[in-house]
Amino acid sequence: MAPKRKATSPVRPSPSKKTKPESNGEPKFDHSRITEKSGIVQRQFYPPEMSNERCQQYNNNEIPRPIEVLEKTIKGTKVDREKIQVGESVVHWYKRDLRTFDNRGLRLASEKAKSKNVPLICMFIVSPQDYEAHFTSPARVDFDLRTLEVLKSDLQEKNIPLYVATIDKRKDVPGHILEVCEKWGAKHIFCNIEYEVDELRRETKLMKQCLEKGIDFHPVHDDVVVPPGNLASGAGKQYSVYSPWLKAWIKHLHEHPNMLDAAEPPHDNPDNAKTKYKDIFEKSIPTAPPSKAIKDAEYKQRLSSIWPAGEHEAQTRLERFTKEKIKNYASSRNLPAANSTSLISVHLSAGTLAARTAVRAARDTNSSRKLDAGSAGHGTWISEIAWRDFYKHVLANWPYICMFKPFKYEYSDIEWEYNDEHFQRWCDGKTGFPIVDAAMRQCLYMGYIHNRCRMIVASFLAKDLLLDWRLGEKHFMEHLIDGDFASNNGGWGFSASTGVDPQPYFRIFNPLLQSEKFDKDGEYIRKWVPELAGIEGNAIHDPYGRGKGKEAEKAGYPKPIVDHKTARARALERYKGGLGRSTANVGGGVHN
Ligand SMILES: Cc1cc2nc3c(=O)[nH]c(=O)nc-3n(C[C@H](O)[C@H](O)[C@H](O)COP(=O)(O)OP(=O)(O)OC[C@H]3O[C@@H](n4cnc5c(N)ncnc54)[C@H](O)[C@@H]3O)c2cc1C
Repeated sequence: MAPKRKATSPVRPSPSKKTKPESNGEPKFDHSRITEKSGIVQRQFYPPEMSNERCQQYNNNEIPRPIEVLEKTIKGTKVDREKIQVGESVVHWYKRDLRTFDNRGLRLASEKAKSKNVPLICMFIVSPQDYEAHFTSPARVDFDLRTLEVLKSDLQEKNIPLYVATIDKRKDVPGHILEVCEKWGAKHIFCNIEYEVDELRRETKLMKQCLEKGIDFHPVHDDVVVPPGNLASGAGKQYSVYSPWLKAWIKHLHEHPNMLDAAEPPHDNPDNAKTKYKDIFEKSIPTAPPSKAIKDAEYKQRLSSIWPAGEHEAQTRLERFTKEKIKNYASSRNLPAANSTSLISVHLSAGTLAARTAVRAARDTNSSRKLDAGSAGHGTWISEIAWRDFYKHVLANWPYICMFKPFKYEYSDIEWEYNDEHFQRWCDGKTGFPIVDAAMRQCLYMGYIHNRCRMIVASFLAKDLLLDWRLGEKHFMEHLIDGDFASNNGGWGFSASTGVDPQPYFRIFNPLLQSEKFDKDGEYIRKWVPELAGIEGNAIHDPYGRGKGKEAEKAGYPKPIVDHKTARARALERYKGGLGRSTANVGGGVHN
């Protein structure tokens, strides 16, 4: 077992205060050593973990948020950009919006091209370093590349070429975009906005670089149903609590029903596009970069069959769900064995489906046009899609969550365990807690975990094992096919009590009670933990306690790695202690 590394006071000092002692005379602990060593902060791409003081500056509006900088640049350059005449072609840069239907940026690009009867060219950049910096899972890269095949063929039917290039260094991506657009004589580039910090900053820079070259770079809101910044609390600030935010979200959509209207697919290109861009049409979709390639052929095959790619599959899943399952969603969504959820998260995450399309489909199959009326199933499902929007709004307003800091940054002071063996056992699904192990094995097998079980395993990691929740957040991104920074960070923050609108820290899931309540008959456990398949009755939830352990031991199932009661007491003490040490205010934003 690796030696434990304990963070005694993990606030990273700002450079000027590096050696300033704490009041008890001990030097401040350099937290960045641990976050770097455990791979939480990747120094290849990022500076050390941000200080609490700097987070506070964001909250005091002393540093502009990247979304504000981008929006200011969009506004400030509008007049000059509007003067730019359409060139020989118009470009849509695909990112996490891999579809032709209901895609705002794509439709605007298509209309611009149609206005002067010039061709639309679509583009996607495979950026291995972006995948590495964002911990994108090989499963997801594989899904995106399979989707690009579908997209290429759909666009081809409309005579629209899809240019796909692998650019090894992320810093070279903007330069490459400029280079090819100049080659194609394009004066307009459209794209949909991503709300992560790296992307917002890149787009701001690119907008200025484009303008210097006489090109109008045009990012638009599309990924969320309601763009961030549209919903302010009574105090005029971003909500940090979901329920009042949801009310405001629903009200906004009722007042602006056109926000749910679909964007039409792109127009067909003129006939000559086929010959003019023959080289692009003939180029094949690249393979995954070596750092993200799936080496296990069986796993790759399995992912293709569980998660068929592309927007047609997304539409089929959505239709099937809204026809057959949504009615019972409210009562069954928490039961992992019930197969009662939509399984569309990968499509929303990769953009093969717009969140808007999903909400519209639910509204149009409900007995009421109101998003919070009609069947409970419809309303509940819409409110789950809304969680996705909520977390993106949070990301835009509190950008430091993207910089390895918890929303409640004062929780950086919790003294986590860094126990490598425990972390590995959690990753492998060998903790001796059947419901936890079932979920972690589901993750490894299919790149997906049911939502209830995501909460159970996240709580288990942060509270029972008292491991730094960011290790779990990273593991999820590296393995989930639906990995999405905002939702993943939000889910982890909720479970570890360090995030926006979280579980209070003293609410600690008891894995046994969760198991009994949500997997009553042990069906989910038996499916994913075959060693326990033969265990009958409610011993399935606790084979070494109730089941006396003989059978489990014979089958090679491990004993529990911690005692829940003891672990709970330790977690309570450490959370309290962490908060006691903190000098920052509790909460980063407005708590409504
Ligand atoms: C620790 C943790 C990590 C998570 N990581 C991710 C992630 O990386 N990517 C991701 O898409 N979701 C994440 N979620 C949210 C949720 O677990 C998944 O979206 C859901 O399980 C996907 O299954 P589904 O498509 O069948 O969902 P359904 O129950 O059918 O819900 C429909 C859609 O609503 C959205 N949604 C549902 N629940 C949530 C939620 N709690 N937060 C945000 N959006 C939600 C998703 O887009 C989902 O596809 C995480 C949750 C937790 C607790």
